Amino acid sequence: MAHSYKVKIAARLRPTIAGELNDDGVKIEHKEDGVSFISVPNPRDITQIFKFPFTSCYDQSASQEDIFEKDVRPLIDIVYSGVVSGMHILTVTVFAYGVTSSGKTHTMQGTKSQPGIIPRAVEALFERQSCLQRYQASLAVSYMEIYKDEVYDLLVTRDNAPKLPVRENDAGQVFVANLSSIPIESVAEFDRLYARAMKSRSVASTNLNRASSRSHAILTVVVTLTDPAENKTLSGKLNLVDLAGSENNKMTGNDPSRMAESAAINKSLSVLGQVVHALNQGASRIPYRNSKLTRLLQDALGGSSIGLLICNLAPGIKFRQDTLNTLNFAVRTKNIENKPVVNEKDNRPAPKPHFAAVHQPPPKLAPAVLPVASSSSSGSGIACSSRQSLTGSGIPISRPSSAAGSRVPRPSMAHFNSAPSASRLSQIPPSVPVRSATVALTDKEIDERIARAVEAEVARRLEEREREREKEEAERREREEEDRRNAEGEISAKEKEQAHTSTELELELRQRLEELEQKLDNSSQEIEMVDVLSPVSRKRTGRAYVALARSHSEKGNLQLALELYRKAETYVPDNIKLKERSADWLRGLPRRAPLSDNRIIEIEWAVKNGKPFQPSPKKPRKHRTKKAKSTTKHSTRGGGIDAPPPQAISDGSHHNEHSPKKGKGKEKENLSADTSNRSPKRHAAEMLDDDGDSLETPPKAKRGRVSVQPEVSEEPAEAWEQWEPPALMRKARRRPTTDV
Ligand SMILES: Nc1ncnc2c1ncn2[C@@H]1O[C@H](COP(=O)(O)OP(=O)(O)OP(=O)(O)O)[C@@H](O)[C@H]1O
Repeated sequence: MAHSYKVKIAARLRPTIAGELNDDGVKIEHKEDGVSFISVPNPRDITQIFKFPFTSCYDQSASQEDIFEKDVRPLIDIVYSGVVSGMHILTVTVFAYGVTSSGKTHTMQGTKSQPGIIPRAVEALFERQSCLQRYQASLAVSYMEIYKDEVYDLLVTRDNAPKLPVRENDAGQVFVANLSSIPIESVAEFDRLYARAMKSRSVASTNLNRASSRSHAILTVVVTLTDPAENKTLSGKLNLVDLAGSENNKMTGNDPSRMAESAAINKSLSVLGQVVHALNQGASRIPYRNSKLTRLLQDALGGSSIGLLICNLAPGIKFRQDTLNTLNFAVRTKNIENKPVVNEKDNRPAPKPHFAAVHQPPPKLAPAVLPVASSSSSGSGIACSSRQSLTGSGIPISRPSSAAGSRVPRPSMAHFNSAPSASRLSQIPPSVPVRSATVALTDKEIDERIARAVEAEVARRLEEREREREKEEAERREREEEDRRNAEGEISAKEKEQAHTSTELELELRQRLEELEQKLDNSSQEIEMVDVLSPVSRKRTGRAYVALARSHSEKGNLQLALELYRKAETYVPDNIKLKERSADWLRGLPRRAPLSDNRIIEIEWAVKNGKPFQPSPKKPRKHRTKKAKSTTKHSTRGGGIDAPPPQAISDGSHHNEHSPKKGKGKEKENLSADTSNRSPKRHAAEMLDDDGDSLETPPKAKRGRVSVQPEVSEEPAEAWEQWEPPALMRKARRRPTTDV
């Protein structure tokens, strides 16, 4: 069955000592319901009071006995009851915490007249021992101090005391190698031993404490019970810790030597705070390894130990902030549950150099082998040896890993029941890997390995990032290439489309030309056809021929163009451009230059004289409504049969060669000559477009009133002498028009 125990907190306010101002700012209050709390004014705002409730609060009047009887003796009972009842309680830890001069040493050690928790606890253990009947009990004591983060044995002569290494066996239990463990058989024996050890502890005078502890002191009493009937040995352990107090060097007036001690003290206490904080946060990594103090107290904080934290408080305004800090630490600590946790040791190599690497399948439980050489030399490995190492009395850690399958010797732990390890193991999440083999490594090697692993990881991540960057770059280039290809494809598609369109137009044009040419071959038939067409159809057909003629003339095919213009004239014989010159010529008017707007004349002249034809530039089109108003009044009415006209192709020219200011008399003359034989309706239809090029439908004009103004040309007269009116034109002119 898994047990979990919260760290119990007790607060103790010491009385004012000589030289201190009486300050009743910090108070202990007890409620009727049994709850008690400490109230502390905020040093920055004394009207603000902070209250800290704890189950055990002791004011200045509380005696050493009060504290021991209420909070410590029950733990002594647990040590024994746990062992006897098989509850597997291995360790009970009591530690005093507080600022320098707050009364920690007084509480733990006390004086001759006011003995503290340590002598009282040992006495209580002996008392309980005497009550045992079935078991043979033995007690052994070890006492060490952590001075500037180094461990020293306080039970050996100070001059000979070397620094002791902190180790961890394969079961994950932390111990101090070569730490002496001295059996005691009576309280008196302990007192002598303890009195001698106290003298070895590092103490110095500061401004705040005449005998200020410069180290953390841990006294451990191992209780071993042997059952002769069952040949079984059980053990329990009591750790009693007197911590050094945090120090403000300004207040303590420390010299450089004291300041170095103070720095070490403050650092280890800071790590202790970090461990408590990490435990409260449920962090996966608890920084136990960051100081020897936390490493050795690992089992008391988050381990399987039952813990009691006594917060020592000093009255007086100058300690106010430290008091608050201590109480805050206590509040955080009381939430810690002592139970197996996964801590940083699970992620780091644990074995030590003096342990041989052994590879063996995990399920097999191996017997203890290869005891630590140094431990052996000091007589460790046997629980009841007269001077055994504290390997066995070191604070066990609730390391789940390979406790059950450990092959690493635990010399001093041989008297411990293996069941607790199995019990703790059962509480470990299955995801926690169980180590099956160990490798001997020094701390330096471990650090190097970690550094190498970190470097490898950093390199791997950098490589990964670089690969991702290259991949993104390649994808970007691919996208750009695809966009470029798409853009080119679009352009090419447009070009193809345009080429296709122009080809289509060309084909269409050629087809139409062929049709027209075919019709041209049948011109004689068309002449008769003219007579049966309506005026509108005639004009449409005429326009189509004009467009075709223009197209050919522009290509230089003048002969064909000429024929087409003549054909056009057949359909629109009254067209000014087509007939004006011939009419002039017929009347014997002054001859004009061939470079006129009459294309038939111009082309005929060019063909006859073998000259190139240069068509006159097109004139800009005038606004139709203006034209209708100012120059021409049309009167038309569509009627008759609309013969399918040849599909004329507009060349875009819109000539209006009539000017209201020019040749008004001539216009009337022409009209009288050209329109005399035609009905007004047909005449209007023919006059819709004066040059026969426009395909637009002309606006309606008033019937019978047509006004056409021929242009006056400034062409030289000589050219006209060579000109002859086209035969077709003459023929068409002689032909009477008929409205259908
Ligand atoms: N409950 C108490 N009753 C009477 N005197 C006390 C009490 N607590 C502490 N004192 C006295 O206060 C002074 C400082 O106490 P102590 O040395 O125990 O403080 P500390 O917290 O251990 O200091 P440091 O951290 O510097 O070792 C001592 O002279 C001690 O006798």
